[in-house]
Amino acid sequence: MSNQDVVLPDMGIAAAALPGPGRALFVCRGAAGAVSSLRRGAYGGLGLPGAADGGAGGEPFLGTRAPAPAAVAGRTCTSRVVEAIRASSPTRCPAVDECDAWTRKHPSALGSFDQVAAAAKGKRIVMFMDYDGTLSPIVTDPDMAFMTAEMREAVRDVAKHFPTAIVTGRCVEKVCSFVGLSDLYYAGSHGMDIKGPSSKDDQTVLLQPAREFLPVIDKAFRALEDRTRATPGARVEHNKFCLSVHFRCVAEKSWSPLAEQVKAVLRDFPELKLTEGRKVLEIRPSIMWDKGRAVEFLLKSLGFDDRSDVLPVYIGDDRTDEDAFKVLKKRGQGLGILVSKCPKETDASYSLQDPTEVMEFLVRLVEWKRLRSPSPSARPRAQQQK
Ligand SMILES: O=P(O)(O)OC[C@H]1O[C@H](O[C@H]2O[C@H](CO)[C@@H](O)[C@H](O)[C@H]2O)[C@H](O)[C@@H](O)[C@@H]1O
Repeated sequence: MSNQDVVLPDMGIAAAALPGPGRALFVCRGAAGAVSSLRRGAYGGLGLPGAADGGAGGEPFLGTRAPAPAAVAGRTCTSRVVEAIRASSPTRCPAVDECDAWTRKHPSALGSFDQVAAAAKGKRIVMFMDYDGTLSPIVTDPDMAFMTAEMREAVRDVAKHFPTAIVTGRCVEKVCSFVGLSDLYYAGSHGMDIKGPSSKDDQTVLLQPAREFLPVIDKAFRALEDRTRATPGARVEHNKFCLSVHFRCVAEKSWSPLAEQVKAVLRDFPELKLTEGRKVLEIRPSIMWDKGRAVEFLLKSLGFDDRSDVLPVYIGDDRTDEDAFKVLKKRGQGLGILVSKCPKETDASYSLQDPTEVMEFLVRLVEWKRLRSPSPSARPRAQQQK
């Protein structure tokens, strides 16, 4: 992997090359500077901070249960939030012809593997993968969202061949314990905690653009716990720089009151904003940073920015992954793959149905890579001498 030192002065961050292929170490030395730059929009300038649905969210998902934009416009913000949560985990798919039309627009990355391979030919693939719903199936208890041993093997193999990052809403420590692979990059808390491989037990911190928000996040966590305690099934998860309020085990009739409670707490924290995910509300710092920014940051730190021979591949299932799909689309470089059984509005170009298909795709990608670059000992002698 090619590698180069990068300095991002706007972010108050210096980077120095680590020994080993493709490892760039970013040392956090000015989170406050980084945050003010992000507020000014110095690092790209997408969207405005502070909006209740800033960053991910906002776009209705397709399907029979998703509301039409016009219908949404007149409703209260709470209804919109609840509709978005519901639509992000549709229970029924639309009619077959609607599904077919969607699949033609977002073909299966497995069924169209030859196309994927053609796009990757002569290029350096960089892999980005979301965790929940992508590498692990969605389950009711967030602490039990384990990935299978086979998936772990597939991810391990992928990381042997391509620079690989897990980009997740979870905190890095939690996702590391689930994935159990140290030789990867991890962008936790929706990209607000980026860590790289390390020879020691701990991953190396590369970037934490929201460090100054830690006390306020802790305070909001306590307030949300207090406020939602009385709602059966509600659960607040602390993801270090972000919080998740889980709706999955809450009776649907209580979703609106619960969303109201969350919004009421957030009124005391104007420096935080809300986004929606799969039966979850995410609370995060109002800075212009998301999974898309994390992908850009990692590509840059790995020395892959402004290079036409690089193919970033991002696989994700949730609304927050749309920020990353958008970045790839805007760059005109890379493949976004949405994991979904049902049609959803997306900026991804391909689709996969579920984590099992994700695993098949990863295995296939590694096989393809192995066939294209056999080990020196497997090559014919004449070729070895070249
Ligand atoms: O970015 P991700 O890796 O997809 O993380 C997003 C959220 O994922 C988790 O919640 C989701 O998965 C849970 C376990 O399967 C499920 O119970 C929940 O309903 C889903 O929303 C995680 O618990 C959240 O903290 C993450 O923000």
